[in-house]
Amino acid sequence: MILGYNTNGLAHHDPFDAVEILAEIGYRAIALTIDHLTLTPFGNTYLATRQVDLLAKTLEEAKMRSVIETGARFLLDPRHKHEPTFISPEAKGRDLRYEFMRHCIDTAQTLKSDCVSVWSGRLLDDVSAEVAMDRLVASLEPVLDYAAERNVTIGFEPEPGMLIDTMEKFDQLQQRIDAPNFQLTLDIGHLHCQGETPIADYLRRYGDRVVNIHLEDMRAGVHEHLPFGEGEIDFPPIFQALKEIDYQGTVNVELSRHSHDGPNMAKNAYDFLKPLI
Ligand SMILES: O=C1C[C@@H](O)[C@H](O)[C@@H](O)C1=O
Repeated sequence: MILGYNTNGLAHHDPFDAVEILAEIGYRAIALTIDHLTLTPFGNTYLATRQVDLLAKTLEEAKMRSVIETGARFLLDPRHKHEPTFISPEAKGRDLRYEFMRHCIDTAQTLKSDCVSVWSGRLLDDVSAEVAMDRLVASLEPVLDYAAERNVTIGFEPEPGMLIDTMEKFDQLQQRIDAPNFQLTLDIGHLHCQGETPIADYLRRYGDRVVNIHLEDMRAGVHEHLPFGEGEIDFPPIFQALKEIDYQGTVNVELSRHSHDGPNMAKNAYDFLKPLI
């Protein structure tokens, strides 16, 4: 198991500085949240391509693994957090998410990332759960095809407040999707938030589908990513389960509300987790 850190907790840092800081601390992976500063899909194509190529080289030299994260808050719509999504009411919005996904998948291919992590999005219009699910499946299918052609795995993350918020809903979605590159991003805090406990049991049950883990502390019923020790999660049994299932992927700390103190937060998290791995 390899410890990493999500750049959404280093949102004011250049990605190359983030790699250097995380490597200095001891992290061996980075979860790259594609955003305005980091691997942007916008602007000068030559510079953007150059950034991806240089980052591939930098990661290789630093022997750091990576995953691509697609949950930037205001990248595609400056006024509405996380929009548009796979289940946006307007086809135009869903198409924009698809264009963005192609950029993320191309980036993951160049960086040889473990996966591209995605979520469903929030349902904004008054359609039935069935129609919403149809919309999600129809949006995911071309993404999975595009990724499969490039040997890229998609890690789907259930997230509180979104259409797919629990493992039960993930199971329903999974039944509708027939693609070997459709796998799972498990966020430990989200499980605790949703009352899906003991978390270790979920890890044992879904272990063979997990390609990416997000980690932070959290309180039941409150979707707020907290530094370790500020929430309610008991971490030793979780690491015990990860060892039991012989999890070989990355475990990426996600403190997206703590960029103002990013380097210290990353160091404190590492010091907390290192004895557990
Ligand atoms: O709480 C979260 C915010 C999202 O933007 C992010 O993509 C996701 O990983 C998460 O857990």
